[in-house]
This record gives sequence, structure tokens and C-alpha cells, in this order.
Amino acid sequence: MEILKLRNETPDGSSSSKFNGHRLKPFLEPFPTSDVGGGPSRGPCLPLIDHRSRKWVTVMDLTIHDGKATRSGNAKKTKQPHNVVLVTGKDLLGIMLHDNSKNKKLSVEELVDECKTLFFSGHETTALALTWTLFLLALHPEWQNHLREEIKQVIGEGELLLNDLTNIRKLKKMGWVMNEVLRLYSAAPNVQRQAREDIQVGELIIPSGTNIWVDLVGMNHDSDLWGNDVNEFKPERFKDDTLHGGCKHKMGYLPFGFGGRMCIGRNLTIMEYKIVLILLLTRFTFTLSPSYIHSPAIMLSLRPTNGLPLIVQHV
Ligand code: HEM
Repeated sequence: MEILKLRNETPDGSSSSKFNGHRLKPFLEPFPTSDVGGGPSRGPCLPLIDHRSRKWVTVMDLTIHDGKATRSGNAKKTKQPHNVVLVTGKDLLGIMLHDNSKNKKLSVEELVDECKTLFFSGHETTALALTWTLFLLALHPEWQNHLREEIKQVIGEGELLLNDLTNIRKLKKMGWVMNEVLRLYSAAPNVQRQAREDIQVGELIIPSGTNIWVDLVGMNHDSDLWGNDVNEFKPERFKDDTLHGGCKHKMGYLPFGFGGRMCIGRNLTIMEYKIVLILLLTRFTFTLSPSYIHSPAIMLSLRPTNGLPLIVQHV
């Protein structure tokens, strides 16, 4: 397929970050002025600001003041923002702050951009995948039961031990459900590339340098690729073909993208997804509230714009 020839790099070979901090700017809330200069003892904080225009920046629990990065979360609070001790953890932020390997320590600007990227790509997508899963499971209570049964068989009836997650990968049906949810309601609705050279796709000529959005939602709802039941929730289509779900083209199902820029968080997200579903399904049943209004819309990601009211009951 011609899509394979496309790359994410610009023609001069430099990288083009899709989630570059500045392109995210319209989605960032202004930092409350009362907090500017207020010190980093504020703890974890979600609003981000443009670090080029303000002196203080707080990204999650990282505070940057006069070019120095500091952890400001619960780990250690300080009233002296100018001489703060760096509090590091074994988490990704700690590694990024301290990794000196190959003298590739990140600059403050890079660090902030990485945090924004990971915060956006790491949170929104998984949260939406779970949201749409609850929606579809609420409509298909038989699948709630299939998954509860599978959890009972694989994990047992006791508490999920978070220090031993080896069984998680044995939850096959839950994997099919995740794939089917990402097919019908793609948390990431498109993938971007730039043509490195003139290419031809069918009768269409795409000139070199053209930016291309690969429409995953369109592909996932194409009956030529999936058959007449394309819009039905059928997790079992992934039973015998876990990667492609029986899609007629091997590049037709790409929930995490493809090639060198494929999602780096896919294994993490599968693990998070399964843990959250185990915890929810073993405690609660879900039905759709009569006040639900179906309103999926693409706003970078695919969201239910009117929310997802559910009726939640103890199992
Ligand atoms: C259901 C969950 C997720 C979905 C559907 C998803 C989907 C995607 C897609 C379609 C891409 C573009 C790949 C390409 O261009 O070929 C991508 C890239 C990326 N994802 Fe995810 N993602 C998810 C979760 C996560 C998580 C949990 C993280 C991090 C903790 C993450 C971090 C990233 C990053 C950093 C990139 C950019 C990779 C690059 O350009 O080299 N994603 N993701």
C-alpha cells in the first residue's frame, strides 16, 4: 500500500513533532496570575502555560523557574523556590530529569515539550478508550458477563495483585474488546505523515511535501474492508486474527499507527486498560442512562461531546 512509503520527517530530514507544545497552545488554560511567582509548593497541577512567555511554568508536578526544573509534587514541598532540592523518582519524569547517558540531558524546553506530549498522548487516549468501552459494554451486557467470567477464570476471585500482572496478558477476550472499541471509536482518529517524494495512490498524485492525514475512523468504518457488519460491535472478529480482526487489508487496522512513529505507549495503555476494566467490572454493572445523547465528535481525539452518563450498580 502506498501509505507505507510516507514518512513523518520533513524533506530536510528533521523531525516534525505532531504534538509540539506550541501547537497545543489553544488547548492550554492560562495559569492563574495569583500563582505566578507563588513558588512551587502548590503540588500537582494540570494547567499549562506557554513557557516562552512566562517566568513560571508548572507542568503536572514539575516546576521550572529561571531555567531550573524542580519536582513540586507531594514528594517534597519547599518554601524556597530559588534553592530547591531536586526530588527525583523512578518515574518517567525522574528519568528525564536525571538521565545523563550519552550526554543527552534534555534542555528545559525539551523537557517541557516532552511532558506536554506525554501528558496529552498518555492520558486522553486511554481515558477515551475506557469511556467508549463502558458505552459499548453498557449496550452489550452479554459482553460484560463474558469479561467477568474471563476475569474469574484468569485472575480468580481475590484482589488483583498489582505486583504480579503476568496474568493480564491472558485476558484474551478483553483484548478483543479493546481492539473492537478502538475500531468503532478510535481514540486517535487519524495519523499524520508527510510525502517525501511524489507518489501515486490509485489515480491520485500526491506531490512531495504534502501533509497527509490518514483517516483511521474512515478506514475502520469501511465496509469494503470489514464487510457488512462493519458498524456492529463484534469483539469476536479478533478471535482468530488478533492483529487485524479479519480486515481485508493488512494495513487496514492501525489503532496505534505504524512504522517508526508507531505509538510508544501501546503496551502501557493495554496494561492500564485491562487493570481498570478488571477493577470496574468485578465491582459494578453498567447500563446507559436515558439522558445519554450520542454525540461523538473529533476534537483531536474522538470524544462524547455530551458526556457519557451511565447507571452504575454493584454487581
Ligand atoms: C488507547 C490508547 C492510545 C492510542 C489509541 C494511541 C494512538 C496513537 C497513534 C495513532 C499514534 C500515531 C502513530 C503514528 O503516527 O504512526 C500515537 C503516537 C504516540 N503515542 Fe499513543 N496512543 C495511545 C496511548 C498512548 C500512551 C498511554 C502514551 C504514553 C504514555 C502514548 C504516547 C504516544 C507518543 C509519545 C506518540 C508519538 C510517537 C512518535 O511520533 O514517535 N500513547 N499514539
